[in-house]
Amino acid sequence: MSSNTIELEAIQQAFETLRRVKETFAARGWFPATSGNLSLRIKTDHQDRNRSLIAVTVSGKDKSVHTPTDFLVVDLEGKPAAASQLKPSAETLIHTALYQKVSKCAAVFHVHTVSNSLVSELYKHRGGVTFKGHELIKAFDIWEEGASITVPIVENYACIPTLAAEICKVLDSRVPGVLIRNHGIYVWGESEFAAKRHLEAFEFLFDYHVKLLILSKN
Ligand SMILES: CSCCC(=O)C(=O)COP(=O)(O)O
Ligand SMILES: [Zn+2]
Repeated sequence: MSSNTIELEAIQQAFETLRRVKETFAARGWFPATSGNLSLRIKTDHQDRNRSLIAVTVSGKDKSVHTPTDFLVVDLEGKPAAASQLKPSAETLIHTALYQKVSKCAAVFHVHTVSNSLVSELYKHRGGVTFKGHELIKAFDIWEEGASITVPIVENYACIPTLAAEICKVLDSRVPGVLIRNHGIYVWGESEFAAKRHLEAFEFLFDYHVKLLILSKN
């Protein structure tokens, strides 16, 4: 098999994986009003990380609808790998920054939810939100009893290169996610499976926290 065929197959596989993730998250209402974006590192035959290709969602689409043009391939600079009419996510540079900064990063997912936005607004002044003693912290591969994690929160800069740089400044190797104030969360993992598990754990913790705050006011 030629390396072109192998690469094409890897691209098709990445698009199919992203399609499944997109469908799952859309069913949960995690892509309101065309928000959110997803990407996956494409497994190619060359091992040079600097030559990586990334499959990413097309910008501005209704992510609850499937079309033949939902994804495209970009390089690590966020430029389409082949001439295309399709526009990569407006936030592609956040994805590419994470692939370059986070060791073994293979998938990056971004969603806007009411809970992640509320938590980001409530705790931005502290620079992060801390969770302690939750069973689901184990989803981040942290197994100590009574463990705590702090999810960093950055300001929602309109300039995407600035936003990407701010995210990179607050990365914590134990915590695979960063909140953006009144915007959403970026989450990553060494596989699509791990990134999804991380995102589900973060969203569980945010929902729990918001509900606890409401209940304790009554
Ligand atoms: C109405 S969503 C505003 C842009 C955004 O935050 C987002 O996540 C979606 O942008 P994309 O270009 O990836 O569709
Ligand atoms: Zn967004």
